[in-house]
Amino acid sequence: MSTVDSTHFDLVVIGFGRGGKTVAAAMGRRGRRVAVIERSAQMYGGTCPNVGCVPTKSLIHQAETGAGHGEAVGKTRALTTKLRGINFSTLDSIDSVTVLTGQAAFVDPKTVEVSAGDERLTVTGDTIIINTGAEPVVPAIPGFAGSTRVHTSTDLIGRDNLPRRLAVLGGGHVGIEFASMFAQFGSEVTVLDRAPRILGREDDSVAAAAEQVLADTGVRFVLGAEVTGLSEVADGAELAYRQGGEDASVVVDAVLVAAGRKPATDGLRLDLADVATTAGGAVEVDDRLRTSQPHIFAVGDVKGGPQFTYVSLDDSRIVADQLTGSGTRSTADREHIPYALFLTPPLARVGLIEREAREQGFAVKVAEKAVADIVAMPKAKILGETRGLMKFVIDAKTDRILGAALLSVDAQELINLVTLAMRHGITATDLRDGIYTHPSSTEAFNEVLSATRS
Ligand SMILES: Cc1cc2nc3c(=O)[nH]c(=O)nc-3n(C[C@H](O)[C@H](O)[C@H](O)COP(=O)(O)OP(=O)(O)OC[C@H]3O[C@@H](n4cnc5c(N)ncnc54)[C@H](O)[C@@H]3O)c2cc1C
Ligand SMILES: NC(=O)c1ccc[n+]([C@@H]2O[C@H](COP(=O)([O-])OP(=O)(O)OC[C@H]3O[C@@H](n4cnc5c(N)ncnc54)[C@H](O)[C@@H]3O)[C@@H](O)[C@H]2O)c1
Repeated sequence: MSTVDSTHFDLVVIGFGRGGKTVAAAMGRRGRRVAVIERSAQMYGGTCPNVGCVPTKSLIHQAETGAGHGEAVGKTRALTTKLRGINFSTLDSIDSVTVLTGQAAFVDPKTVEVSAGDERLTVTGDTIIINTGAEPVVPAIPGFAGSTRVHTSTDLIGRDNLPRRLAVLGGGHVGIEFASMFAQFGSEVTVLDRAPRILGREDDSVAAAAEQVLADTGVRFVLGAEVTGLSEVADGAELAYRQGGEDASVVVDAVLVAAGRKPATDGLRLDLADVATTAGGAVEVDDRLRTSQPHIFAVGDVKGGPQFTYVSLDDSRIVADQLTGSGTRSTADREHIPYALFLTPPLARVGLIEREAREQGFAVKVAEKAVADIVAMPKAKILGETRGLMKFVIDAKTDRILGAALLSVDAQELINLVTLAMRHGITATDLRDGIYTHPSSTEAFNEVLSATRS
């Protein structure tokens, strides 16, 4: 860290996440003085390349292609190390950008203290961006605190030993990806969720299909269950739960807590900056991502809402537009955010599910087909992965696509085409009659969209 006591910057970014680093680089390249504060040298680049999207998808790819767990962890570590270096040097190579490694805390609305060990540095900024991300929620369950068997996704990614028996607490995005991955590496996986089914945001039939895919891989589900405690027993740890009024338990070697992620604001002293937060603890922002202090913005997971890397990236476009553009971009013009969940095969989704569309009063048409039954998509058969289904929800009056769920090979790519169609009013008939390459997964649309029901 620099020995300068006090330094003034045009822009101070707190947290090296996707949105903040993008604005930092853009402003730095314009010659503005920028400081990016990151609390850990292991986190240059933020959650996604270090402990989020990239390592999980690397491990999943390794698991799918038959690599052993140890080999997969080694390859993944090499990849994240490389990406961390690229992220650091991308900012560090810009003359007017300074990366400060230390914990940031507001002193007042324009001043931030950076601390690393005994060292303290105070910086001031005309504009400040809060980009501190989110961190796992660990429920206060007896036996969890201090147990070496309880992990979050962050430490389980880097663990060298494959747990023989793994309990996953939470059947959401993190839980399902890890369950799928560890089952493929050979762990006995049990997913527990207090909800009556996994993937609470999805259509019943889609969630059931995803559950079946995982069950076929050996994952066991304990749903509608309240986990009540963890205790050491002779051959592992006993995770106790209550389900349907009955007490039961499962003995495991490790527990992954995947019960949601909350905005990371602890120790940031938002109170000293007079930055308001929501009831859920997120930094409150308007549709231009300004906080209650007009010179302080918040981007990414810390502001609440959907937690995806590409949302943080789009946040950076809104902030950059405020700082150097026309100031017209806002979250209000952000339509249809797709997402993909990387079980095997992946599940990708955009827009409304069938129930939501009907509740909102649309005259709904549904096009749905099991991947195994799609004759026009030999790609799935070539790859030997014919599990899953494709489902489109269509407005019968306008023929516009209201939503889609694709549990299929290549779904993470296909969903971007569907999203583009939705954004630009390309109809279901247009998508059905597209000329697509062969053999590809996209050509499934020729067939799936031909058979609709009301
Ligand atoms: C296991 C897992 C898998 C995921 N997979 C995907 C995926 O496949 N696709 C996808 O789009 N999203 C995925 N996500 C979500 C995605 O990683 C996040 O939405 C995204 O990284 C959020 O970025 P951000 O810009 O909010 O900040 P982050 O990237 O979270 O960066 C915040 C940074 O701020 C630092 N920081 C925090 N507090 C302070 C402080 N006080 N002082 C200094 N520094 C601080 C942190 O160390 C961190 O580096 C996944 C998340 C997890 C956990
Ligand atoms: N592929 C991707 O894009 C990807 C992958 C991983 C994570 N993410 C992001 O990270 C976010 C966080 O993921 P997550 O899986 O931690 O959260 P989540 O909100 O997706 O799922 C949490 C699950 O835990 C359950 N739960 C909560 N408390 C519980 C308790 N005490 N006992 C039993 N079950 C409990 C909930 O019912 C829910 O099903 C996601 O919402 C997503 O935005 C994205």
